[in-house]
Amino acid sequence: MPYLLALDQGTTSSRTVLYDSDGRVIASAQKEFPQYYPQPGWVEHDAEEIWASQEATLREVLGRCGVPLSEIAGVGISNQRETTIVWERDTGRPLSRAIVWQDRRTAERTEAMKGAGEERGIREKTGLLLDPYFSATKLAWLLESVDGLRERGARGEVCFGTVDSWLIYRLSGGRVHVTDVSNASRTLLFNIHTLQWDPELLARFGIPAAMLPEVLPCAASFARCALPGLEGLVVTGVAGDQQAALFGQGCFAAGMAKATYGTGAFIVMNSGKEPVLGEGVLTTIGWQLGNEVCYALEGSVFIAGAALQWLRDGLGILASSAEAEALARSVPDNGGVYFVPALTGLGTPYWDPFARGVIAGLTRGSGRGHLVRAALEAIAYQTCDAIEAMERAGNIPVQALRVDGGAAANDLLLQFQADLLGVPVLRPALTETTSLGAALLAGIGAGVFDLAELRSRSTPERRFEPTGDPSRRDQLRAGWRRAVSLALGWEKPS
Ligand SMILES: Nc1ncnc2c1ncn2[C@@H]1O[C@H](COP(=O)(O)OP(=O)(O)O)[C@@H](O)[C@H]1O
Ligand SMILES: O=P(O)(O)OC[C@H](O)CO
Repeated sequence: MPYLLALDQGTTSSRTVLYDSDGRVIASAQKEFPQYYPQPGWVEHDAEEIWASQEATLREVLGRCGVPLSEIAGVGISNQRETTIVWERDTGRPLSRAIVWQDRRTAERTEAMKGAGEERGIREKTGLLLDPYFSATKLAWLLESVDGLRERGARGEVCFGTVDSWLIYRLSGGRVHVTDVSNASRTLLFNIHTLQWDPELLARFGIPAAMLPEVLPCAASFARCALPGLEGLVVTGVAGDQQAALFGQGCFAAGMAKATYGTGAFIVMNSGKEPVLGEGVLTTIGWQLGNEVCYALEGSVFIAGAALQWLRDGLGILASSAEAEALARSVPDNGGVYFVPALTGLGTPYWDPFARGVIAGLTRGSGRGHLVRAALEAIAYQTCDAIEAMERAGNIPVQALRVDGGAAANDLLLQFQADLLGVPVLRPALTETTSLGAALLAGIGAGVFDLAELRSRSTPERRFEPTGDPSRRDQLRAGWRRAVSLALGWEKPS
């Protein structure tokens, strides 16, 4: 039986998962790597540490599973998106720390561009908004800040890539510099209509074209592995992690949507074969198979499970994220407490890089149970805001929400989400849908199966049906909106 290997490079950890061709997990390994916060609002990774953690998990899985390389039909990659890496083409040496998607250092630059009325034109081409989240201003910042980078970039001596490109470059022994359309569609440099890097955008952001990777569809022959002992593996599938999760959740028809609750929460809806633009939501490429492109609408929530991590590591009021559910259940409701975790600004639908966190509604009776519950509820409120904006944009009501990611283990959160949305929330038995999506794309790329066959597969799931009364829902959402209004623009220079 052919096997498929998935490399899932996330914001806080790297994972490798080996699947059989029916999508069953055979072996997996995971490794965390350091986060760097050199200044308020800055978030960096060391690209070498990303690579080392990914390679370690890859070797661990292969060492443990006993499956010969010859039986692995393809390798899929899913990755944290937008994170920007530059490295020397000849040596593979990173030329700075990677600037992570959460990093806000270019907020004033994007604000100035918005002020100059540049957003509309950029949005029509890329489907995105002017926000520091995306790669272009991060790369522009590096070109201005790293000595000689612009000149070397123009001479073709330096590569730019998102994390998929970086991993492929290293896997191929420095021979291949490519990316896929879904990752390219997160850079603000890629035209989602022509499926090419856009010369006008490159000029606008001052990016030398010679630095950019070649762009391929999501299932293709990306690269052969040249690592010692791993020769023979071929990368045949690549997608940004949120698009991979949409694929892994089987959202193959327009209107199907998923939310991945990890560090952030990413709500993505299949919007069909044509790009649709809408207020406050992103238009992005879900995947491309052959010549067929599936477009998607996306709501991006920057802080979701990370709010629990902050309660754990920053405030020390939680021993582990897993403890959150019991603590939240120790109180009957939020006690009037709302936590807007705008710790790195707010994404959909507010797009305010200057928003900052707010905890509102505290009384003498508020305890850590309320705070933890408010952090969990914030994930659901933010998801609800995003889905509402997507429904308006796509003019398609969401009938059910498929969920996955670390915080999808939390039953209280999922029930609250169903109550708030008024539609069922579905959790698959296997919540590793991101790596599964990468493996499935790799399977298509390797010719193991095709999309038609995947459409006929069904996965067991747990359903959370909406309960509760709509007036309570409206009251809660009104409280949330009031708290959000306090967070907006907090850090804005006057
Ligand atoms: N039981 C839980 N309840 C709520 N949040 C949880 C729970 N378990 C994990 N999390 C949160 O999920 C996140 C990790 O999810 P994961 O999908 O691994 O993230 P990522 O891919 O972004 O690194 C963490 O932010 C953690 O706080
Ligand atoms: O690594 P994750 O799962 O938090 O996903 C990060 C997203 O791709 C950022 O856009």
